[in-house]
Amino acid sequence: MIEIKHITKHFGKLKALDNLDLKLEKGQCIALIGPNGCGKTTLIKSILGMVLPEKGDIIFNGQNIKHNNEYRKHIGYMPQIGRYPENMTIGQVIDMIKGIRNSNEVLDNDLYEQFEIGKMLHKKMRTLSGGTTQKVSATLTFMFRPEVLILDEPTAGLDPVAAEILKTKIIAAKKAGSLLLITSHFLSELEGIVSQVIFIQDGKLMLHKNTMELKRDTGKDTIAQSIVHLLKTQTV
Ligand SMILES: Nc1ncnc2c1ncn2[C@@H]1O[C@H](COP(=O)(O)OP(=O)(O)OP(=O)(O)O)[C@@H](O)[C@H]1O
Repeated sequence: MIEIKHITKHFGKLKALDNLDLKLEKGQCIALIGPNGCGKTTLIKSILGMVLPEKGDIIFNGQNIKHNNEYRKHIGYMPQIGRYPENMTIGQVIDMIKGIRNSNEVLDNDLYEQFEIGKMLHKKMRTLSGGTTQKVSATLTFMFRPEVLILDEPTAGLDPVAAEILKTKIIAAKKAGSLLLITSHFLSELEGIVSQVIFIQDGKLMLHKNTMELKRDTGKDTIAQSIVHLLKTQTV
């Protein structure tokens, strides 16, 4: 579904992505992990077309994304910190994005209902807590039933009930055949959700494995234990 072919991206002298090669298949929920500054956001932004790698290609459903914006309508992106026009209300933001998307699909209002967004439509974006802004972002990300969902630290800032609602939604989207790419520094949060793990270090791909395989190969019970084991034994 998404093929990343040998992409390299520099910021000045710094190599943020180093000849990265990846295949991301539909129906998979993939954890994108690695230390701070390893290149996760740069990779996500490259897929979204917000960062242009100087070498390599990204192929989305068989089409090179270079000089092509159309593919983006198939992606839902939940940023780490959602930025919205501060004087608009939640209701106005949702209506604006519905207008821009202009989708004929029946909207997915699951999160809208479960997060009780309808009760907060009059609230201005600038007055919202971090967690409520995350709820609005998550609602908008899933609303248009995208084939690909890219979620950057999706549960950060959410209360435990909201985090569980979102996790259940992520699992349902994967079962329905979407491709999900999730970054998180809280590996325990990914347990039971993700089917594959990608580990990046210094812009290089160190590991891309099925979760079951990863646990079997390391002899560990959890993703977190497996990654720590690999780092300690320097096999990553
Ligand atoms: N626009 C930019 N200009 C200059 N350097 C940048 C820019 N964006 C990212 N970088 C650098 O590229 C490297 C990779 O950054 P990136 O944001 O992709 O890391 P990350 O893995 O998402 O980190 P974190 O886990 O802290 O969110 C870092 O060293 C960062 O400082």
